[in-house]
Amino acid sequence: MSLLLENIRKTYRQPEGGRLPVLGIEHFQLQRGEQAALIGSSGGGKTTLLNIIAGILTPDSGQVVIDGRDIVTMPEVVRDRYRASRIGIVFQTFNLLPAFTALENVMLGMTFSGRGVDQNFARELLQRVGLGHRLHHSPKRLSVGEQQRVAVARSLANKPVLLLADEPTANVDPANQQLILDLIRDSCRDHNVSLLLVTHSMEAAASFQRIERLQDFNRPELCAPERSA
Ligand SMILES: Nc1ncnc2c1ncn2[C@@H]1O[C@H](COP(=O)(O)OP(=O)(O)OP(=O)(O)O)[C@@H](O)[C@H]1O
Repeated sequence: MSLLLENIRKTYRQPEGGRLPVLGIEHFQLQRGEQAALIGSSGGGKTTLLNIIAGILTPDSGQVVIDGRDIVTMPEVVRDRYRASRIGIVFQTFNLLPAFTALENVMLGMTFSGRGVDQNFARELLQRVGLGHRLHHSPKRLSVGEQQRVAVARSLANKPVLLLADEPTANVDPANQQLILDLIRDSCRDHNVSLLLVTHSMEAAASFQRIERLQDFNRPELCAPERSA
């Protein structure tokens, strides 16, 4: 199994004091190679959930088991290293480093994985997303759709077991949206990577066999105040 969530609770501190309950998830799992679209109302906690799975945020309580290990109990430095070796992330805003070429951006995705930098694999990934002829272009010399394709290639550079995608097509023109989505899904399938993809687009979600509505399994009211950190 790539991902297992058990009894996740998350609240945020509010400016006027008190806590805002956002997540109360008893159980959620994703098998190796499985693909799921995550949809839900705005402000419902989707990004918070992805950040908790990525180990960028810690829950108030609960377990986040990635590839057999609970990341919540890991010291931060261990969690960062574990994330770098197990999880790929595609952001809505691409997050490419402007001073580096497409190839360098993908190779940077390998730097912290602990597996070393493999330039041939970086080239292969860029070829896979149709950018074999743009290896040495910096992000500003790439179209928006091309930039997101580089980001997709980079997200797979560390050979993750789990790919998290937060609205990956939100800033891409309609003509490129399906292309990006297909690239993400096909690449995950080819590399047996599990995929959890957040989207507002019902059209994008409709192509997934598994569609999860956050409100169906999230019960923030389970966040009793005494359980919150
Ligand atoms: N750092 C924070 N501090 C306090 N409240 C926060 C913080 N981050 C998010 N929230 C609140 O938590 C709730 C969930 O936010 P989150 O961004 O996870 O929702 P979302 O489902 O991703 O929303 P959207 O679909 O609009 O991007 C929102 O009500 C938001 O206002």
